[in-house]
Amino acid sequence: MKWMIVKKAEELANVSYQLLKQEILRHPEGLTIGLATGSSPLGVYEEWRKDQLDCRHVTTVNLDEYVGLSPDHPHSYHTFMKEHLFETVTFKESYLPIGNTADPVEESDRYEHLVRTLGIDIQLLGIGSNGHIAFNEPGTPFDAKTHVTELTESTRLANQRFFDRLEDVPSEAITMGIGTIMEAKKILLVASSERKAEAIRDMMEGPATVDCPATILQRHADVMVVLDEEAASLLSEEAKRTGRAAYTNFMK
Ligand SMILES: N[C@@H]1[C@@H](O)[C@H](O)[C@@H](COP(=O)(O)O)O[C@@H]1O
Repeated sequence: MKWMIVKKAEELANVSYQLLKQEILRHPEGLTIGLATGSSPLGVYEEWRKDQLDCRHVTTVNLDEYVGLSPDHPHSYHTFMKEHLFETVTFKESYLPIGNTADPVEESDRYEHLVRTLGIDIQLLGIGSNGHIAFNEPGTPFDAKTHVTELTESTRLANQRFFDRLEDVPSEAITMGIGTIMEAKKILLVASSERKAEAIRDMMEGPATVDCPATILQRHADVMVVLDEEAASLLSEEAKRTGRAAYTNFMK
């Protein structure tokens, strides 16, 4: 696992977008990028919208979608992606799981097959404060494929800010599994704020355990973590020095 520590939100967004852009430019023949929702990638998407990079050779696949919400529902991840990226940047094709399907299990299998067929070149990830990645909550087996998952109370509470009321936050989601995510050739995880500090410490310095799903990333060969100082605040002093130096080197 490699990591960089930045001071400000703009730096986090800029360096993360630059890493994605490098990948896009490195694959003029076409590539597949895995995308994430939540507040963590918002700055990255803002940079992407401003850059006006030609992305017509880029296919995107998102990590997850709420069960029961139609693609045009105002709080669906389809709508989130449209508003923050797809309306401005033109991609070859973009996919998310369909949330309002009659058979979410069948939809999970279909999506798993789609993702495996495309193959993800680089996956953008956020992290939940309980260490979840996509919607793989603590306890999810490390080899899980795309599946229907019940959301924990803490995740529903954390995501309430995107909805009007807690009752409106769906209780289930279709999510790429940890095993699906681990198939990505590269992973870029972004985290900011004190809210993420414990999960980040566990992910980087704790043992690999299903109690903190992100710890599986220790076993992936090509992971870059971009953190702000608050998210990095519980790391060892040595890890902090290494992360700050890595950012300084990247900017040279
Ligand atoms: N399914 C998403 C995750 O993909 C995201 O990483 C997490 C953290 O969200 P935020 O970035 O808003 O803190 O929230 C949701 O649960």
